[in-house]
Amino acid sequence: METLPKEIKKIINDCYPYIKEFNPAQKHVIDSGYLENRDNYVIAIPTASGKTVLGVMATLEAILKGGKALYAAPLISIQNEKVKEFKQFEEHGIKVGKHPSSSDLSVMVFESFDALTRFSWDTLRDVDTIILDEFHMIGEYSRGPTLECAITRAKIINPNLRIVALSATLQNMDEIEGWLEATIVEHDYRPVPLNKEVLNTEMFNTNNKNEVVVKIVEKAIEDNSQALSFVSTRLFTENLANYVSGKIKRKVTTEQKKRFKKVAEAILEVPEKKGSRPTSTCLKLAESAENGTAFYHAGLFNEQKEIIEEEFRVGNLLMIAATPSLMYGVNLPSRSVVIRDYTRWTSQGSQTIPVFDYEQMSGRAGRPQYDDVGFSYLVAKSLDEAHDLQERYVHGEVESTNSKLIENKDAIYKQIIAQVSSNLNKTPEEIQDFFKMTFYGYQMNNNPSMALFADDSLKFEIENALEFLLKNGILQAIPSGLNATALGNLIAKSNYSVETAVKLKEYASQTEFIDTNQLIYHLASTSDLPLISFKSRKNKDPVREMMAKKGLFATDIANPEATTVALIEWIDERNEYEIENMYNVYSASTRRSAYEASLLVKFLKNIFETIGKYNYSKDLDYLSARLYYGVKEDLIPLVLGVKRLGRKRARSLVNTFGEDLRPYSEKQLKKVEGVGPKLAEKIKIFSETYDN
Ligand SMILES: Nc1ncnc2c1ncn2[C@@H]1O[C@H](COP(=O)(O)OP(=O)(O)OP(=O)(O)O)[C@@H](O)[C@H]1O
Repeated sequence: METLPKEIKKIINDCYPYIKEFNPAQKHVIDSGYLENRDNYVIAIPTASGKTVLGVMATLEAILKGGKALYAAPLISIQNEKVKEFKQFEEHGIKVGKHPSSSDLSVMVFESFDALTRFSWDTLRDVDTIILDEFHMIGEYSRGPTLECAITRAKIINPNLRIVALSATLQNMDEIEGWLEATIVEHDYRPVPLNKEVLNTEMFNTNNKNEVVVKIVEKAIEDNSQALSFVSTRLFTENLANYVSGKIKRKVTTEQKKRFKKVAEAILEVPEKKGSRPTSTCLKLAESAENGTAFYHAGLFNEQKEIIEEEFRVGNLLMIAATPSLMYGVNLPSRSVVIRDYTRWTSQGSQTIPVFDYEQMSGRAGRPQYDDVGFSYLVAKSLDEAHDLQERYVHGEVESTNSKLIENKDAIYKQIIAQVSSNLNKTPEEIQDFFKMTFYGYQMNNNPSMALFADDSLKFEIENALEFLLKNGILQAIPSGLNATALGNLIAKSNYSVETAVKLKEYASQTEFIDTNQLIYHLASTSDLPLISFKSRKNKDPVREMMAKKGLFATDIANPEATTVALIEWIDERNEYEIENMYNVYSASTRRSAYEASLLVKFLKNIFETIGKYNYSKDLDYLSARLYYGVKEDLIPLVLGVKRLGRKRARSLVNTFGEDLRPYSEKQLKKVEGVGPKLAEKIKIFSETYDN
């Protein structure tokens, strides 16, 4: 701490009082001159080893000299967490927020940073330093290209921008170093030493991996600690949580049972607050929670996921069984981590997980300030398998982090549109030059065996992409060079995939009449609508029958069809309890899917208008509102006109008094359950001003 500039030291001491001294990894970074020079940096130190505070100090260094700083994170949840953490800097006169134009330190997600590089150059030029959290996501198929191209554009628009990347340890750091022209600092310090083991079911006289998980949880109970178990599917998380719950219930003390019971009750309250009864998934989750275990996957209500995270943190859950999605964005360490499944389903079938994912899951083991050691376990069913896992994972090297910019076709389209619509590039040659400056371009040109093909293969990809974009009316070739059409500019301003935009444009071009059910099915076939999943492969007939009843031809009955039917029921005012039981789907994600569908309908309306079809706008506005509120058409004026009324009370009002509420007094309106004086007054004002 002593070597810190005193201003920074004061702020760190005030805002992080529990940080008495820097750990070896942090010292290693600081001693490298990190706060004295303005080099780009890549800081690769393990999870929970204090990267954030290192990033923070670089921002403070810039801000205290009168500059502005950005902190870019991969997820909204991390963005919110960091804003909350950094807000305390305001006591030192540092403005913290989400928008660089009004903050000294602004925290944003990668997509917002990308938008800054495309639409707000002056604001970007005011930024002195950017911190890129979870930088290793640059190798991710879906979001890596966005991050990579945003960095490339930022370096062009603001060449003096200092880039500090916070990353997990990567195998090909030299390539990152070359591309970013950065100083790489790596260190393997962890606040809590990690003990990586491979267990063999034969050691426990069983061939059931779940038995091994039970033993680990029983050990956790003895140590007064907890366990995180990672499995490959939602159903497995539920089965494992239930299995362990049943096996440990006799080992749970009365005092623990009381606390666990409260967690179960909180879980069941969530659907009730939403006007739905607990679904069978809620009941299953509550049953597990009563004995201290929970399952965690995307098919739960968000509020239930938050309850599980919070209760685990305070020790009111002994084990969470989760799909790997928990890895990203939820800071939930545990003394023990069990990776029961090391395979996952991909489009090419079942594949073993990358070593990188193993490291990310393992890295969760060991809670700073609590545990003196963390344990990560892989589970094998034979000695040979155990040996293989030891070699591949425990002693394995993480894979190279490679650009996915060219593999991800949609990313090429999106980036070419971005370059042309922001007037950064007007010709294929300029586009090619841009791509050469990306991480992809750097890797190709610096790989001796690839350099020979680099230019030609890039030229080929860009020409193919331009042909597609011109053919689909997204770009046009005019004498002054390539230009984005109205559709192209619309896509550039959205985060939707080009594939989705083209599908919706085709729909808009061919449609003469809006069939709501057909349109919802069309939305469910795009890659941008979060799907509602079947709970199991069996019992798909109700969905199949409903699709047929609505005149929707489906060759296969899978999650797009389940989503279509769930959303049709949702706008028919069914609730999650009914939808789950009627169609055997994880209906807790209905609201989120319906919300995203309502936004997609607005996007479709804009697409209609870019091709000159304005006479569908009203229908589409109505459908967007129906999806957003989950209502039939007759309720739209009321739910739109009275904020926070909600569909349940709106339906009760219309069922009680009819659509015209003008004749009724506030006293009469208050007779409807859930309508208090304030709401009755708002309803009265609305009814008198609304032109029935
Ligand atoms: N030197 C230190 N002494 C004590 N606590 C520290 C120290 N450095 C950081 N911490 C605290 O340890 C916790 C983990 O730090 P931080 O979140 O920065 O780690 P991280 O590397 O960013 O983790 P992740 O990779 O999950 O983002 C935070 O609460 C942080 O304030």
